[in-house]
Amino acid sequence: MKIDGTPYRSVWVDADGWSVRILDQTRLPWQLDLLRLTDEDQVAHAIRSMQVRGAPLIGAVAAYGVALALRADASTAALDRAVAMLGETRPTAINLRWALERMRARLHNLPAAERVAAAYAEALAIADDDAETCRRIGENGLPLLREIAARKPGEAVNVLTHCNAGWLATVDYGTALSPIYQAHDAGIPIHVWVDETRPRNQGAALTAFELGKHGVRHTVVADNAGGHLMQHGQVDICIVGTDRVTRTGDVANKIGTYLKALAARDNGVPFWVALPHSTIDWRVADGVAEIPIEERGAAEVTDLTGRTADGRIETVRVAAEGSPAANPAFDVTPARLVSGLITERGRCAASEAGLRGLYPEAP
Ligand SMILES: CSC[C@H]1O[C@H](OP(=O)(O)O)[C@H](O)[C@@H]1O
Repeated sequence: MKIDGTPYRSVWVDADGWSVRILDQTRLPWQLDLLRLTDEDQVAHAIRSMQVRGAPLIGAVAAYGVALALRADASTAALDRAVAMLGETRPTAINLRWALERMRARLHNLPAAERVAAAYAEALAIADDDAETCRRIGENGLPLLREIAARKPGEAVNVLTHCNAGWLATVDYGTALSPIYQAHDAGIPIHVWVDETRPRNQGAALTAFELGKHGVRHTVVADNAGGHLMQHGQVDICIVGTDRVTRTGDVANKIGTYLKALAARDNGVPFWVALPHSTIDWRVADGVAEIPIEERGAAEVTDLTGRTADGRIETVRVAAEGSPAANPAFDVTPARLVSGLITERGRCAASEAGLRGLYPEAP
């Protein structure tokens, strides 16, 4: 997508032909820092520290991390080490495992001399697949917004979203935001309620940044405002992204998503989840029982990073000194609270039958 007229993806190979470029998302929206990653350890740090984040994006960046590792050592042991190390950076998003398993399958049986070129080609294929997949998610979600617009001519369609599931969470276009961009570009009046998304504020910092750069009307709200907005008829539809969907349609996503789904159900607001094929975990049925929930550091809750009036990026403590904090980074919304899933292959019910109808080849 574009930033001030310049097209970007969220990950790409540098002009030197081998190092990897990312936008440092811990500095957005205040600074546009293009980081250059030169080995797998820097890639691992970028994922752990959330310089890059978002389920599809961390998978794509980890794939390039394997390519960087093989540049230094193309042995099978080095390949296995890189896959294992990168796979441990974050536990919830299944796209990380999907991408690394795809890289291992492509490279393991190749002669070492062929592995580096093949690794870069496969990482690019993963990135290109994600971009095209996300574009199609937009096409398949667009009718939902058109239908609402047709019921309220001349008024904006009010969409509530949680966290950042835009192009900054993917290689390009986004998942939950992809239908919103396509609706906006088609001239459908759109307004987005942007959950700030504590504690890392991906909504206030990243979703608001993206929507603003694309000219989409939006309002940042406290996470706890969503239920009130729904009670007062100010939300026509919720669309969120996800880090892992089970084969039965349970949805792991940023902490707070489950509460939004409960409020949506209580107020008769459709609650849709947008996802690419790489986010489906066919091996898991019960999301609440089986999806590992990342526990991140307490400082993300007790401290807050922002820009001072004179332009400095600072971190301050907002919690009482000495108070401990817990920081589960995701929760699981049971399929029964999900109106439907928007994928690159179409829309379906949040159920095993729905998913297998779109992915009949699934294991
Ligand atoms: C399109 S996946 C975006 C998904 O990833 C985010 O988590 P994080 O920012 O911690 O990587 C969040 O759950 C988004 O919905």
